Amino acid sequence: MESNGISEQKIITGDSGYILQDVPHLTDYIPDLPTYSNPLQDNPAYSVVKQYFVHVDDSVPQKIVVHKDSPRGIHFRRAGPRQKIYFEPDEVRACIVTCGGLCPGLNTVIREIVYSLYHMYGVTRVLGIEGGYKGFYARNTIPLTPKVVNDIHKRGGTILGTSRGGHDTSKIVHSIQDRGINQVYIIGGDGTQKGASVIFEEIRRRGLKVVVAGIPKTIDNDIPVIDRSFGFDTAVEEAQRAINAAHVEAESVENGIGLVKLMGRYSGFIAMYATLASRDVDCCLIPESPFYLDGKGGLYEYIEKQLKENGHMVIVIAEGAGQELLSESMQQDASGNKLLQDVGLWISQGIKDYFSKQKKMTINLKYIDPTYMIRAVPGNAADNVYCTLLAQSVVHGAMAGYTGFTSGLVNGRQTYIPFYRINEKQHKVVITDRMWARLLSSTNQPSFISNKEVIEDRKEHISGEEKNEETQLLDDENCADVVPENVDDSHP
Ligand SMILES: Nc1ncnc2c1ncn2[C@@H]1O[C@H](COP(=O)(O)OP(=O)(O)OP(=O)(O)O)[C@@H](O)[C@H]1O
Ligand SMILES: O=P(O)(O)OC[C@H]1O[C@](O)(CO)[C@@H](O)[C@@H]1O
Ligand SMILES: [Mg+2]
Repeated sequence: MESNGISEQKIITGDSGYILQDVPHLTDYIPDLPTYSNPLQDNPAYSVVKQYFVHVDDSVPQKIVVHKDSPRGIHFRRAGPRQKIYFEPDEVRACIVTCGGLCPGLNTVIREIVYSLYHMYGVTRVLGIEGGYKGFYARNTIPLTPKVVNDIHKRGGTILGTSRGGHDTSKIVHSIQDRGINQVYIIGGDGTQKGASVIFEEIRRRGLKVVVAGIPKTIDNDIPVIDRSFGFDTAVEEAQRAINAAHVEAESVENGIGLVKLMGRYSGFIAMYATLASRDVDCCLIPESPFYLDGKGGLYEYIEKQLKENGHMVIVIAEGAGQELLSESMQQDASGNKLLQDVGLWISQGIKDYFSKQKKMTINLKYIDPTYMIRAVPGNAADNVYCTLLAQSVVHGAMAGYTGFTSGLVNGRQTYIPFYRINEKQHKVVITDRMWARLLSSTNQPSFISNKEVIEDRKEHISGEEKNEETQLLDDENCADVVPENVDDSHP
């Protein structure tokens, strides 16, 4: 399973076009590893559960809406406890690290990994790596016990700290070896999962019995394949408070405009879902949907119309929207992510100038930037449940000897996804999908795109679908839908 030092993809095929994109296993490069029976078999809480253990052949389809002749398509290995495990509890030395930006639910995932290891498998040696990847080689570790993590899910942030940059593969793997760590749990976004994949490759190259398992964390929801990331639900809910405030401010004055900036560097999911949830938003601007300001069909014309008809309006803008209209910034953060300019401030000024200078009209604009407030809260109830399932799933996978995988929710089921699927592209809103059309019909805003662009975009999207790439979160996205050749002129 090696070619040019990179593991080959493990693909298992079956009848009627069945494809399993499997995850690596320790036995792929360390043959004859001993196995042990899963201690959950003797645990009264679990042994009474019928079919508690996952069948070795269980898999979850990536697309659930099919036609009668559709091939069965791509599947992922179902997550959950296995009857055979590849670690004796006494032998396990686990570590947990959190990298990238904050996200609601991080502490819940840390807590539940520790609890799962201790209470399900009897593992008592769990270390916290402080300050992200660089903590492996530049900081001390902290022992994590159920007592230490007992209350942390009620707090925002991560008790381990986090960072961007500082991924030195060789130093990290040396540190893992030196400390005798054999299970590495890595919680982070798209950059972090790429880093985890490189660590896995190096560990496999050195032939170490060390599992590398990822837990996807991204408030922007920009990780592909999975239904959604933990923390996303909380972010959408928390954004409502800012949108409500913007609405109250806007409708209380003459020609009031409430402008809310939300996170979303390259993907506008928070803005899209927060807008759909609120129903007070008249215009939602996201990075995936270019817009223009002046002239017919432009943003200023729409604002003027709204103010004339309703006396006020609310705009939600994702931080990555319209960056191409601002002056080009070449600055990057420590991880190489482009540093964004403040589109909220820029557009506020643009709107004010347009109405005062060109229209000689008095407007009252209130700009609200709740971005870090939204990111720093603890996970809500739904996210906390999700974090628990993710943590338990990742621990079951590691104990079963799977490695080089990210644990993720696919069509409502916990799965193990190979790193290459998580890392191959960024998940974005597809503006020719039904979900964006639903938003447009909810806000009634202009689409800012011509029909020609729609057709081009759909063509691109269809070729993406052929590669099994799709928008997640809702029904239409996980189906093998056929897009008609004749695009309706009125859509979107
Ligand atoms: N291609 C890569 N290879 C190895 N390591 C990487 C790569 N990209 C990013 N990393 C490392 O992953 C860590 C986190 O990356 P980044 O700052 O991009 O955040 P992220 O995981 O994408 O989270 P988010 O963007 O949601 O805040 C950093 O320590 C960075 O050095
Ligand atoms: O944490 P930093 O470095 O300020 O970066 C903020 C970025 O992190 C994210 O929250 C997650 O990538 C983005 O939405 C945002 O652009
Ligand atoms: Mg990222």
